[in-house]
Parts: sequence; structure tokens; C-alpha cells
Amino acid sequence: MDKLTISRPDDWHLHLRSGAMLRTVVGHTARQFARAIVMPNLKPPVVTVEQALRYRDEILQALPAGADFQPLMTLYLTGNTPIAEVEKVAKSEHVHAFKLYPAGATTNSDAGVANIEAAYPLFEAMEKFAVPLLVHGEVTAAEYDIFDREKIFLDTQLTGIVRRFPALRIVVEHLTTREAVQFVGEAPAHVGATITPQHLLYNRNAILAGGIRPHFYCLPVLKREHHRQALLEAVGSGNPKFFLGTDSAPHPTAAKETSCGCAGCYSAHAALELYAEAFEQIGALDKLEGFASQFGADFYGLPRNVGTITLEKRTWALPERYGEAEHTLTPLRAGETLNWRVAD
Ligand SMILES: NC(=O)N[C@@H](CC(=O)O)C(=O)O
Ligand SMILES: [Zn+2]
Ligand SMILES: [Zn+2]
Repeated sequence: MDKLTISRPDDWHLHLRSGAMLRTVVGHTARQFARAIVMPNLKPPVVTVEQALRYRDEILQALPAGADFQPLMTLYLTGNTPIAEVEKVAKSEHVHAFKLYPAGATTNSDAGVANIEAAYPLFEAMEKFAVPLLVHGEVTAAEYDIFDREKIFLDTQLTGIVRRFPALRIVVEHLTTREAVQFVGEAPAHVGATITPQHLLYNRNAILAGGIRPHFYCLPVLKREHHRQALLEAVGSGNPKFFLGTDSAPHPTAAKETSCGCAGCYSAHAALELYAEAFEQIGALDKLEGFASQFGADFYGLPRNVGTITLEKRTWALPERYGEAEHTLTPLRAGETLNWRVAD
């Protein structure tokens, strides 16, 4: 196959940041995706509907002329989120979910939830008002090995949440393990998951073998090959619980290439192309459309997109960098070539 036309896709997990970084990255996403769920982990975090609407305006202002792209906003759950905010989200046309960051789990998660059980009244309200809960599913305590943090979160936290709130829609973000695939597969239909391109294409050797490569470092961290195989099986199965969420997470190059580098891979510049490469590896290009353009919209109860996008088998070289000066960022596969290209 050397050409593939699918309905316009959406990105159900995206970091756009703000200011100069936003202006550098937003065009990449708008070139490929009709909509994206925009993560709220700014500094300071987006915690109210009012702030989310202001952030949405900033994103719309930053779009290249003529772009046809809708940011779908989310709120950052904190220990102080008032119950009333849940109803505001339910009534808002532009805010679609709450995001749970266990405090300390990832980039800009310090304001996250330290005691998850204390947030149960909020989950109850989300269940009542049909507002989805998006989860960065990792435990944070120092005694847990970083490669086990997702599995332990599922066992000790998420299992209880799913049982206690049987109608709450939950998205387990950026799955990385065989156990997580199994968890989501066996959970009720209203528990879904996003999967990133880097977790489909790479195992942990990418970070550590032959030199330390900070641009492959994200959270949850890349895992062993047998976990990557499980993620590929999940997307290749065509199960609608698994849908596209790049977790494209831009950081300035200088903040990645340093003695304590930030977590996050930047993939928005070539998101669909990277996914196409992964699906092609397992002979499942026919499953890309459901994953990229249908299952996420269905899960969120939003209409599927009209219009199409075409991928062509065509080699192209990726730049080493995007952006200017201190906002320079290094994309995934910088300076390498890709075999798929979204047609202009
Ligand atoms: N995935 C990451 O490694 N980083 C994300 C945060 C997140 O999604 O956990 C970021 O905002 O940089
Ligand atoms: Zn996360
Ligand atoms: Zn993320």
C-alpha cells in the first residue's frame, strides 16, 4: 500500500503550552488533526472553566491563518477543586474533561492530587454529570520502581475507582504496559485509553542503549519490548477502547539536554506519519482510521469528523529543530527520515 486516505483524525491527548512555545507547535497539530484534547498542566495549571476559556482563546489566536482546528479544553484537578466546578464543566461547550495528575507524577504535576481518595466526591460529581476523568496513571512514592509505577497505580488506585464509580467515563492516558492493556481490555466499555506513537515504536533501549538519549524520555517511561508488543496488539485488534493520543509534549531543547532533563517527547510535527509507521510494522494500516479518527470521538460522545486526510508513502527528512532561540525544540526522530507523509 502506498497511499491511505482516512477521515480527519483527532488527537485525544496533547500539550500545547502557551506563549512562544504554543505559537511554535500549534500549526503542526492543526495541519493533521481536526480537534485535540488539550492538557491543562500549564504553569500555573488551568483549574477553572474561566481559565480554560481564556487559554482556548490564546490557542485560537495562535493558529496559522486558515487553520480548521478546534481545541477541546480540560481542567486540572487539584485537592481544592470545588464540586461546583464539575457542573460548570458539564455545562460548558468547550471544556470536556478533568485531568487527574497524582502529585509529583510528571511535568507540572506539583499542584496535582496528593490524596486520591479525598477526590472521590469529585469523581462522584463527574459520574453524575457525565464528565470524563482523564488519568495520568502512575504512583509516585519513592519506594516504587519507575518501571512498575503504572501497573501499581492500576492495581492500587484505578481498580478501586472503576469499581466505586461504575458509570464514570475514564481515559487511562498514554498506556505503556501489557498489564495496562489487559486492564483496559477487561474494564467496562466506558473505560478507554490513549496510546502514543513513541510507546508503539520504541522500547526502553531507545533511551539507554548506546548512549543516553533524552529526547526519548517521557513519562510513563518507555518499557520493555514485550510491553511494546502488547500495545501494538491492542491497536492492531481494532478494539475501540484504544484510541490516538500523541502526548506530544514540547520542552525547549536546553531543558531536555541537561543534567536533569524534562519528561516529554515532541511528536506533533509528524504524528500521523509515526503512527502509520507503527501500524505498517504489524500489517494493520486498515486499523489506523478507527484508532485515529473514530474511536476517540465515539468515546467522548462527539461527532466524527467530516473530510479526509491522505498519507502517502514518500520519504522526507525531518529537521533537527523547530522554533527560535530559547524556544527551540528537538522533535522525535530529529534529522532522520520518515517513509510516510501527510499529503499537503
Ligand atoms: N508525558 C510526559 O513525559 N510529559 C508531559 C506530561 C504528561 O503527559 O505526563 C508534559 O507535559 O511534558
Ligand atoms: Zn501524563
Ligand atoms: Zn501528556
